[in-house]
Amino acid sequence: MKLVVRNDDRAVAAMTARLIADLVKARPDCVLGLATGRTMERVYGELVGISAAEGLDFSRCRTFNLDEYIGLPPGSVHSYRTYMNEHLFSRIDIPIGNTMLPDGSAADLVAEAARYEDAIRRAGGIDLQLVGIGETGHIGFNEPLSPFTSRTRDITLAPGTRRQNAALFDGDIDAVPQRALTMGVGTILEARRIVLVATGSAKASILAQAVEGPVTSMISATALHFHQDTLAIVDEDVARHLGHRDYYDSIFATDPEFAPFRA
Ligand SMILES: N[C@@H]1[C@@H](O)[C@H](O)[C@@H](COP(=O)(O)O)O[C@@H]1O
Repeated sequence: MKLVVRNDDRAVAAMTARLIADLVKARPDCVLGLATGRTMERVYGELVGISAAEGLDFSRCRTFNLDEYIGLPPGSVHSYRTYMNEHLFSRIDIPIGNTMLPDGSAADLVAEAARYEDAIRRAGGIDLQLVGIGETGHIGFNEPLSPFTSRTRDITLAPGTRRQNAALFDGDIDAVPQRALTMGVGTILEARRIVLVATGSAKASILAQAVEGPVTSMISATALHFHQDTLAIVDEDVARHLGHRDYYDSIFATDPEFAPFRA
């Protein structure tokens, strides 16, 4: 893992969006793994801005989202499909048929999970997977106890996750579904590159455990230590409990990959 600390959530979003934009320019047929949540809203806002300013061509790009709630009515404003359409897909020139999310309304969730895994495989795998981190340490919706070898499957959400995500359901925790379909930890680890984005003081403790604590399936994000190419981009607020800050600053100051961001 590499970790860089930027000043604030805006700088984190700008750097993340720039990495995605550069990938799309270099490989217009790339496969992107996408995530949802408030952190990603800023990332997609920046990406939409770059796309408009630089004329990014997403027409051959394909995307796979990490997860989707189970049991929401089709077209629900709370679904991750609606979130993605609103924040990104309707604002760039990607054909909607190239954008994939697991179908949380499928009658047969086991078959749907297998179909999703197969679609990722047939696309040639994911080039860059964005992940956020939940307050339970989840990536995707891989709650504590998720095996590191897990694949796309249905899962029960932790009460803390439902509380955290209630803000997106007008504050009504009872409206947050109990279950979701999510890529597994093992699915995520097969992406060629993973970019973890975390901001805000509320996640400072879980980020420190995820990055510097022992590897454990009680905190799914610690599985990222088994991946060859994970970059964590975080802001000052979320970085406050990290113990090796001077080293992370050295990474940013010296790694050639970050030269364009040092100017
Ligand atoms: N399933 C998503 C996660 O993939 C995301 O990382 C998390 C963080 O959300 P936020 O950015 O709103 O803190 O939200 C949801 O739980």
